[in-house]
Amino acid sequence: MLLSWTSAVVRSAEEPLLAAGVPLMERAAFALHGQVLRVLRARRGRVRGARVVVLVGSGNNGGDALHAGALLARRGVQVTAVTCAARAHAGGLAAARSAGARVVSLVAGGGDGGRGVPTTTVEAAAGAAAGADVVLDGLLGIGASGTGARGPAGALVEALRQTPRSPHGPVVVAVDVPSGIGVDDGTCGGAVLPADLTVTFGGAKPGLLLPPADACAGDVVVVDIGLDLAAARPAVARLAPEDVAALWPVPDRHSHKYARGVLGVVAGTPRYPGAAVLCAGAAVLAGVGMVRFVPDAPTGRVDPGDELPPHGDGGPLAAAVLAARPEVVVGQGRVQAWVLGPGVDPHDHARRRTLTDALDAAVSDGLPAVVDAGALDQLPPRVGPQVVLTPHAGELARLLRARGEPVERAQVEAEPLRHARRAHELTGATVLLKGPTTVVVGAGGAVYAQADGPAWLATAGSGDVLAGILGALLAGRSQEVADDPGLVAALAAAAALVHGRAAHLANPGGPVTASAVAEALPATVAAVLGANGGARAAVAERRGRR
Ligand SMILES: NC(=O)C1=CN([C@@H]2O[C@H](COP(=O)(O)OP(=O)(O)OC[C@H]3O[C@@H](n4cnc5c(N)ncnc54)[C@H](OP(=O)(O)O)[C@@H]3O)[C@@H](O)[C@H]2O)[C@@H](O)CC1
Ligand SMILES: [K+]
Repeated sequence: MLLSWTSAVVRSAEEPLLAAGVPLMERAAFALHGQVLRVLRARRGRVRGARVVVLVGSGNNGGDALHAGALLARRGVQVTAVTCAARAHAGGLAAARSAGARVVSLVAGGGDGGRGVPTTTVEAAAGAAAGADVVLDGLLGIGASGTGARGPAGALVEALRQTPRSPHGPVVVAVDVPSGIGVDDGTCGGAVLPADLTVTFGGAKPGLLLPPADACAGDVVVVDIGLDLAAARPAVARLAPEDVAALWPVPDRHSHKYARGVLGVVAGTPRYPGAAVLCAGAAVLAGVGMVRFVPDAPTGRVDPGDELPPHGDGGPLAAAVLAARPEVVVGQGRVQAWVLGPGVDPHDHARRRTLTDALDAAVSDGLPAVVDAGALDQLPPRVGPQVVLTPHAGELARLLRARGEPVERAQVEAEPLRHARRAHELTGATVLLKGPTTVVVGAGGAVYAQADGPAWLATAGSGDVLAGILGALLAGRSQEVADDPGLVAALAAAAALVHGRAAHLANPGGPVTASAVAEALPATVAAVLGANGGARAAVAERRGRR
């Protein structure tokens, strides 16, 4: 699991160590220079003669970068440090100079208390950076205020962003965070310098995990500099496969289908059965004990004028689901969790009535439920965190507007965490906000940000598959959820991870269909359980033998 802590928490962990004289900056700079050496070796095969441009802001972030630049210069790297403010970290500047780095400034008399650092222009600095092997971004760290770099630093960032990127261009290594991101909230407005690699100190910061800023972080390497964050509350978490293995319901030899969880599904319409097929199918393939697919009552009824005739007991919709997944059971019955709403057209009155009845039953029974798409508009004013809303940005904006908040889709996309959190506060539900990085907000302030799927996963039916996976998980862990509703957010994040990984597995590096993602689920779950050394499955197996 990758955990992150806010700037304030990291600062308060630093304070006692700094007061005791622990050389945190030296530790950070040493690790940073090690990461740059690794990049240079991978890129050029050797270090000596490589060119590194160090961008230096006014604070300690620049100090880290300058000290790392000094260590690199001592290894034979040609280092140019560009200071971008009237002051720069004095110790770092002295170290860089004495190691042979060239220092220039964007600010006349700047960077060195007016001791005559040669000045340069934004264009010249951007040109030098474009020709370097590595750009080390030490402009802004956890001391940044607002989003976007301002002043000369901002001008340089804008110029660098306008330089066309090429495979031969520099590798950008961010010091602690990419400069300009909202360190604590993941916002990304204004001048932000995207990185290929972020080397972050003590623990990750929320903006490295949260969208949209996480897209600017590249690979994230966390360096241990000795901060004690164990007792501090993390702000945002990202699950890894081994965490999901620990959450996944694994049967033992005595498990039977009812004990493993029965999932009720209300999805799709007779005219558009795809969502029902995908959602119910994904739940089956994710390993739920049983899926009950609920048709409209009385069974087999279709709207007048519908050219599709009733088919069997459950009508054409159920027939389509059964044709794809004969394991599904059609009809009402006891369930441990629900998936409600994928592909349900609110203008289909019979389907809408079935949906509302099931939603009322789920809420009054206190059962875990996934409330998706067509069911989001039917949500009662307050529910418990065992109910998971799974909107995309547009649906979340609509849900908030229906509760009196004037919010547009673009605002949700700009600040996903803020709006998901607001929806959780207003409804009481756990909120899984779908996007390139999925954000989950749940009971007790739990926040997860999962970025597991390829961009190809943004395809029709993808959300129906996710709803089925999450439903399977909730049904399998229904009893634990009743005891600990805070578990729901972790399960939602786990479903997002499996969904994303299944898309990678379905067709590595290429387009995927939602059906292919669903078909990849059994192998994905097996691989995820294997990430725990198969330990949980083996324990369940042993338990079963006793
Ligand atoms: N303490 C230690 O030993 C350790 C520290 N560590 C390192 O220190 C970093 C934190 O350092 P920090 O606190 O000095 O803040 P930092 O982010 O470098 O600079 C902030 C300054 O920039 C300015 N500024 C603010 N916003 C701006 C904007 N939008 N656009 C433009 N300018 C802006 C503002 O200055 P002002 O404009 O007010 O003069 C402000 O003072 C941390 O991330 C880590 O890398 C680690 O090595 C561990 C050991
Ligand atoms: K930085």
